[in-house]
Amino acid sequence: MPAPVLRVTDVHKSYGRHHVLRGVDLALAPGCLAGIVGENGAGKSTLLRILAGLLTPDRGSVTYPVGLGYCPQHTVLNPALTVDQHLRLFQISYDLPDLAQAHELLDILNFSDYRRHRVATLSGGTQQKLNLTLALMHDPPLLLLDEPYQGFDWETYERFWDLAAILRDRGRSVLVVSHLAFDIARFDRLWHLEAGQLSHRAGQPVIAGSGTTAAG
Ligand SMILES: Nc1ncnc2c1ncn2[C@@H]1O[C@H](COP(=O)(O)OP(=O)(O)OP(=O)(O)O)[C@@H](O)[C@H]1O
Repeated sequence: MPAPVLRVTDVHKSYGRHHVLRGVDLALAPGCLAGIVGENGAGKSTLLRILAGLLTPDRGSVTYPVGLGYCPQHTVLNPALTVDQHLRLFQISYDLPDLAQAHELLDILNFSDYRRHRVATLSGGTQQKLNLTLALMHDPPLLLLDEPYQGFDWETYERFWDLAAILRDRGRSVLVVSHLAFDIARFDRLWHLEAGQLSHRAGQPVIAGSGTTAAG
């Protein structure tokens, strides 16, 4: 069995007296498409922010190799800049020789036509496509995606899953966090975050929280 690309051991996190994470353990193999589901407020974003290094746990450890991509739940984009300008900025910060991977993502997610559009003029779903592209364009070995298909129409939602499978088949590890998971068959591993801990789910539908479909 290959060494895990991500290992989480006994992670705890409180906000004041609110003990949100109560001993989270997780090991993610390379080339694995994994999901964490849990109800609103269960602590999914808190966990992902800890995994991405944006939040310090009160206790426990997180280890992963160099390079990860993190797609936050809420887009972090500059409304005054175009799609192309975002790509250029991130190309510089990731130190990429070219934008081949980014342009492939634009094609897969079907928003190449918006390259010269300013973010302020894009729909919420298209902004989310850009958010996702910025997290993936440097082709990291580990991807942490927080509700990545929020606001996607059905076709884009399907394209997202195609993309996730392509990345997994290329050996990337993809961890998707969601308050619902209809397509559990698409995950290699699925965990449920409840009462501050993860439990393994296998072979059964999990629909946590309310809502209709992931595509809205
Ligand atoms: N900065 C903060 N300060 C205080 N409480 C917080 C903070 N961030 C999150 N919380 C609380 O911690 C709990 C977990 O929040 P979190 O956003 O991690 O949940 P979630 O599972 O991602 O929820 P959702 O599905 O609604 O996005 C919630 O009760 C939330 O109100």
